[in-house]
Amino acid sequence: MNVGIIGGGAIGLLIAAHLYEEHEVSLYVRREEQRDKLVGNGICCSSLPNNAKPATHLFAEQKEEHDLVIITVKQHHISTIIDNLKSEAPLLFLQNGMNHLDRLPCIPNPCLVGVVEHGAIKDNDSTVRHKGRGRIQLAAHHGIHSISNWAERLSTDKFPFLSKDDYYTMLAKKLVTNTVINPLTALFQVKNIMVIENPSIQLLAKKLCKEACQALDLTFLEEWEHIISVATNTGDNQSSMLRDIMAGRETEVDAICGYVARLPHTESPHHEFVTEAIHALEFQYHKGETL
Ligand SMILES: NC(=O)C1=CN([C@@H]2O[C@H](COP(=O)(O)OP(=O)(O)OC[C@H]3O[C@@H](n4cnc5c(N)ncnc54)[C@H](OP(=O)(O)O)[C@@H]3O)[C@@H](O)[C@H]2O)C=CC1
Ligand SMILES: CC(C)(CO)C(=O)C(=O)O
Repeated sequence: MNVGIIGGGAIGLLIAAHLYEEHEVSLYVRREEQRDKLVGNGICCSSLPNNAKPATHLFAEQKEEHDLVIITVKQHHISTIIDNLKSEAPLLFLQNGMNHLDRLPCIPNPCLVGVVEHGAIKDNDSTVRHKGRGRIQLAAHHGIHSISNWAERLSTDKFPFLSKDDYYTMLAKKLVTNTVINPLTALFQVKNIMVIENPSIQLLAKKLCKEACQALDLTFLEEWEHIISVATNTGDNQSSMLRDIMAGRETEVDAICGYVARLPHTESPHHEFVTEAIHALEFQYHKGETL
């Protein structure tokens, strides 16, 4: 397949390197400096023996002929991508959070959404550390006839894709985990395991989990058990929200806890609180004004 990948961050580099093993891959980045580095070095991915050398271009110079375009930018950059997209190919969105769902119905291209179970950290513009292996779950949003066929075409033994029937439940289940672990680890500046090991953080975690399950129509006990297993398996890691705060970057909190807080027919005061609390930290760290 001919696959376009937009965004040369942790997930974009990881997927570009793995798909390059079996497909023709074009990677689109936004900075000339990163483009030049990737054209020179290729992608060094810790889970692959050799550097991958996909064609790399600026997003502003995108080509139109792809069988699939995978969008790996963060939630707050989705609108720029959608507004400037040239390709008519099917699009696969791989964001955490659910704000992007509001934009998808207006897109004429067939659309898929996905959940990334891998963990990845970008060490520099051409190097990605593959921290936790998993799968990429895929589901059809609109205009897609056979989701299992897409999963089959993209899968390799080392890098599997899994098809799901119901995109909303797939994204909602991932959202609950992120609405609990991400803001609490960022607010208290602790590793993931503390969400269950620190009794007071655990109490807050259960409150966030209950509210999110009510708002998203999921079962509390099932999701809480899942959160315990994710916090245990990724215990020594810093969540992406904690890493964004420490680096003075904008977080995806509006698409995660903010999404839950905005859902109609239910009150989510704890999600409202953590959304604003994370914005307060973004403000302080962005200005470098911490104690
Ligand atoms: N990392 C992980 O382990 C996981 C991440 N996810 C989700 O995947 C998504 C991506 O995350 P991640 O890769 O970590 O994020 P990163 O911040 O590492 O990467 C995002 C990339 O998008 C690029 N970008 C932004 N705007 C544009 C544009 N207009 N044109 C081209 N490129 C652009 C950024 O470029 P620049 O460098 O120039 O800013 C950056 O390289 C997020 O929604 C995240 O929640 C999900 C599961 C795991
Ligand atoms: C599951 C979790 C919390 C793992 O760190 C994650 O997805 C993130 O950090 O964004």
